[in-house]
Amino acid sequence: MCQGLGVRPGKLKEMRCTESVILLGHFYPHCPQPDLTAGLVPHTDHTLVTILLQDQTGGLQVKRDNQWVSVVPIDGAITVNIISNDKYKSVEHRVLANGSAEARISIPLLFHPAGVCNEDGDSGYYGPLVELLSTENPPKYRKFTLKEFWKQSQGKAISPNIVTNAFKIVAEG
Ligand SMILES: O=C(O)CCC(=O)C(=O)O
Ligand SMILES: [Fe+2]
Repeated sequence: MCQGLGVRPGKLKEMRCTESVILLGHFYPHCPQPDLTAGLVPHTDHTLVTILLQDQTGGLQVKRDNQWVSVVPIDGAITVNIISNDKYKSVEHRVLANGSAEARISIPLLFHPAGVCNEDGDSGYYGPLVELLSTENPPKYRKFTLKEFWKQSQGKAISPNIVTNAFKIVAEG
């Protein structure tokens, strides 16, 4: 990931960006009327990186050019979804209700920054990596602490860009 962003190897690890991990297990039972049923509604993950292990049933879709595109499961492959100051887009995705006879199982691993580390019980500031910024490429997000970050996600319905929008820098005028 560091290499892809063009930052020093180990940078994200030093920032403790992936120390906290949540493992989810999703179970999508057979649905007799998938066309009339919501599966997992459209959203973007507000993790730094999500690694998804899914079985062969299918149902995951990502939004590309305003169209839903199915992510065809490949045996042994993991699907990776990341956010990073818009250099890598956090893709909007959803899961269709499962019309196949077998249940579908997926296991996302959601990696977050960890550190509660200062005297106020909060982290230092996170925000666009300075290495990625220039006059042509100004920050798209303001800096925030982890406390602010988690506050944004609390009690909100699952939907696209809910957390990232809270920190977006909106151009004046
Ligand atoms: O079940 C899936 O394939 C995706 C799950 C997902 O998008 C999530 O847990 O955020
Ligand atoms: Fe997701």
